[in-house]
Amino acid sequence: MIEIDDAYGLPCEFVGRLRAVFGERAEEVLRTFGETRRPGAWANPLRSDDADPLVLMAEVGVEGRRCEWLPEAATIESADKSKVTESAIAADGRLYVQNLSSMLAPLVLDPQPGETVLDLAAAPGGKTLHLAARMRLEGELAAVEPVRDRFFKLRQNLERCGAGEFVRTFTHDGRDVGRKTPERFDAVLLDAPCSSEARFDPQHPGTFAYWGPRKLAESARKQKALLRSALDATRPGGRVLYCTCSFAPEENELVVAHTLRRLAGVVEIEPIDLSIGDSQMAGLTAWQGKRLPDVIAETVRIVPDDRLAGFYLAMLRKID
Ligand SMILES: C[S@@+](CC[C@H](N)C(=O)[O-])C[C@H]1O[C@@H](n2cnc3c(N)ncnc32)[C@H](O)[C@@H]1O
Repeated sequence: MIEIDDAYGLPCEFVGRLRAVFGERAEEVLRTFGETRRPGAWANPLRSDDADPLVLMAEVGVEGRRCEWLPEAATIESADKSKVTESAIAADGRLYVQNLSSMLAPLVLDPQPGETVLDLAAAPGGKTLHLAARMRLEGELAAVEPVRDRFFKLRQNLERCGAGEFVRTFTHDGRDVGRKTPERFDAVLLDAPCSSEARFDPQHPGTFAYWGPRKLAESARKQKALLRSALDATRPGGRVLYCTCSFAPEENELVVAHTLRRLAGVVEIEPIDLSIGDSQMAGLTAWQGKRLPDVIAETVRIVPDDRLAGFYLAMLRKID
């Protein structure tokens, strides 16, 4: 039986862990769980040449607020979300509704036209679409998703949004991909399956019903295997962007530190340069009395607020 914190409506143990992760910013972070976040949306250049989110939103009578670090994205009032999601501009793929934090991962990986790119945990495909658009449909983009119904959702989204022919999709377990296609890719995105702590909702206790140390350990095991596979699939000199929507160090910094230790001399961490002000925080270099390498501070935590969901990003480079 999970014990619930009276003030926040979240598991007491989770609240305690967030206080340890965020220190003096913890109460600010904890308050966001009870608040409605402004949905984000991205104007898809694969579906219209001069895609502008504010112009598209105006077509359905919604006023958006442009994102200052990604002009092709904007946020809206949450009360307006269904006006967008149930409109023709969403149905025909011109506007893709997605939290702004999710848009950071393709932005940081920055795949180029002509590159060979892999999205190792792809469904429902929001980030795959960004990768395809950044590549301007030139090069090779492969997307892997082992869960069948999620795989079909991925296919459907890619087709609806104009990347169906460009992206090659596979229903494989991502943990085998590195062994099957060693040193094949210039860039790999691993948006890893996780405990989804950033999506915990005090109004819907089902979102944390299965959370606990066992779930975190199980996730971390899978994430380490997936990250190893992602790196095996990357050519020397290539890069892997690892990210999760979890706050748990076990699924974030500890996964990266484990991989650095295992692949010492093969992999290094690269700094991530974001222009999002104090919405970001350095990766932790200690957790529960255990010291991690200083370089883990180059990885980034996104501090949740009224428009950004909690997120973690680490860029790994395979040494040439
Ligand atoms: C965080 S979600 C990905 C979201 C997606 N990148 C997007 O932006 O739309 C993680 C995905 O990993 C998939 N997954 C679970 N186990 C996996 C495995 N062994 N190999 C590859 N993907 C896996 C899940 O089914 C889920 O679709």
